Amino acid sequence: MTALRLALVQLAVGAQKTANLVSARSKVLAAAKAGANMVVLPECFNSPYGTQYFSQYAEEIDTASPSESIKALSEMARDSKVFLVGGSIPEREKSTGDLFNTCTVWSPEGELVAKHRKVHLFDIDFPGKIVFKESEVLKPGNSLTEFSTPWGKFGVAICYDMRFPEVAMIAARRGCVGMIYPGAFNQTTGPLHWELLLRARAVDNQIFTAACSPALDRSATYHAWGHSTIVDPYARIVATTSDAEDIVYGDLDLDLIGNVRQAVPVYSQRRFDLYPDVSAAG
Ligand SMILES: O=C(O)CCC(=O)C(=O)O
Repeated sequence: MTALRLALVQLAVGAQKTANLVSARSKVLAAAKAGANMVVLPECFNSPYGTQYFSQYAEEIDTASPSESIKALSEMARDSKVFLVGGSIPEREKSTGDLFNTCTVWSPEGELVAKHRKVHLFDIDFPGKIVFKESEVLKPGNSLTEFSTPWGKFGVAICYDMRFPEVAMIAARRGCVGMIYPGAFNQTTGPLHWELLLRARAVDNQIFTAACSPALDRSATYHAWGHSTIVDPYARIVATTSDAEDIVYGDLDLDLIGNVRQAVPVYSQRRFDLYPDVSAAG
């Protein structure tokens, strides 16, 4: 199997849902034309990011009767023939009316292959900087998520989920070759932790990691960090960008995983007699 070309679409997201979907589609098609096999959209790519917006922009995820964003995502994947990690959208659960921050993953045939509801909600309080409480509006998901591709399995999680090492550790020990995170860090925690967390998840687990952010919009209520980034299993940055709209490409050589695990064999040196193997859970 040849290297996987991964593309992260750092989309400029605005207040018009349809315009966001049209713009996302054109970028996904452009990435496919540039040879991408897998394309990632940002967290909350169809709406501005903020608890005040989730209910207004929320959609049910029902492939039998697809709503606007679900139809658009399926068609984007099918028409560009890529695996599409469809960022996230605010999801409304039909039976309960509960809202979730949800990532859908689509096959090159346009079929829904995975759905991840953000499991760790973004509730933080940085005095004088940023207060954000997703849990005022959203419910957390209750499962970890992975999907299969011809290049191997990938774990998927959303933004704040990146801070919880167990998520990537469990995915890696269950055989995933990479973790994909649609995310939208901000101007406070972005410079502090975004790159550090991506490189940490990569070095701990000797896998690829990638996070895809919206572009920075100074007129929006939430100022995204941007800097969509791909990291290799040695924890080196493969590709990154600044905060403007952009597409970040990386060619993932899957052999690097075996190479680094041979050079630094932590996989065979773990001491499960001293601490539990978290990948055995769940
Ligand atoms: O963890 C952070 O600092 C940012 C997280 C975030 O923005 C999110 O979960 O949407």
